Amino acid sequence: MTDQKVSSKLRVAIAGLGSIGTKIATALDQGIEGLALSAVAVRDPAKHQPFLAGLRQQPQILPVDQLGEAADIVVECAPSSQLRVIVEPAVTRGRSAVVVSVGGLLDNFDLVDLARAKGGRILVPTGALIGLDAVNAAALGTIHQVKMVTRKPIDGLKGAPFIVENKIDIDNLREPLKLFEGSARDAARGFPANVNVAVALSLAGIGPDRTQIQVWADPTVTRNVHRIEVEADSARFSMGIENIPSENPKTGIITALSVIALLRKQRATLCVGT
Ligand SMILES: NC(=O)C1=CN([C@@H]2O[C@H](COP(=O)(O)OP(=O)(O)OC[C@H]3O[C@@H](n4cnc5c(N)ncnc54)[C@H](OP(=O)(O)O)[C@@H]3O)[C@@H](O)[C@H]2O)C=CC1
Ligand SMILES: O=C([O-])CC(=O)C(=O)O
Repeated sequence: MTDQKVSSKLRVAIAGLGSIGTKIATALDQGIEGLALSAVAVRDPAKHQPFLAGLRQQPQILPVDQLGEAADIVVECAPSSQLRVIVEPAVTRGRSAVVVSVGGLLDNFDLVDLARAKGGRILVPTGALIGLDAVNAAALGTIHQVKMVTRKPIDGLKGAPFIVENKIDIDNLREPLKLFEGSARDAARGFPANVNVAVALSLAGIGPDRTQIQVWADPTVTRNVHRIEVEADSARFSMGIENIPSENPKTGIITALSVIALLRKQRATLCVGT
């Protein structure tokens, strides 16, 4: 490879090396056209040393607020509580931030204005969902209604603030239980690690207050199941996805793949889908 090609690569940094971050790091290390893994930020570098040692090229290990110095694209894949400390410094430097903890964006929406002012970008992948291309397109006309129903196995919901605060016992469920029905915004507060998908859907469509979601604890399913109904002046469509959980039961395997697909599009010669 020529020096010119190496130096023209987009540098990608990853904040958080959990179920999503490790897959993205591995994909970048194995090679994505025009991209290179430049840095990572982790809470405890020693814990992640065995994983990092297995990479062919060693990325820098930096504090989260310095990732934007070492990268053109910073990928946030940490808990949503960390979203601001990861994204703010990156977009302040005019970098792109890929946000997977998209639920956390609702309480930090000023970051979008900041990115606009500084020439940065915030990119939300489709993540564990489906069809945001169609929702984006329909939103150019009029969307009348977006409804979503999420069903998750018990392990995928344990510890959600809504369940803890309302003292709901889901451990001994034998039948599906509807835990929540309301807006995507309220769902994101009650289930910050469970309904990022609903927030991504809402931002693609009619916003977090008009997008309606039900959340079910369902001992009869083994996958994270999402069903979506959209009624628009251009089309009516229904979408469904049944995600196989990753090593983190709250997170579908497809989420990391969606981010990798988004990264590939940054420099791919052939891009398919919007
Ligand atoms: N948009 C979407 O469709 C989806 C979004 N998500 C969201 O993506 C995010 C990541 O999910 P997932 O990878 O499964 O989560 P994991 O819990 O597997 O990984 C999170 C990682 O973040 C690290 N971390 C925690 N605090 C910090 C910090 N202060 N600085 C740097 N790193 C930190 C953790 O470190 P350590 O290893 O030391 O604990 C861990 O490695 C979550 O917010 C999740 O809700 C998930 C699924 C779908
Ligand atoms: O949206 C989320 O946070 C996770 C999710 O539903 C999934 O992985 O299917």
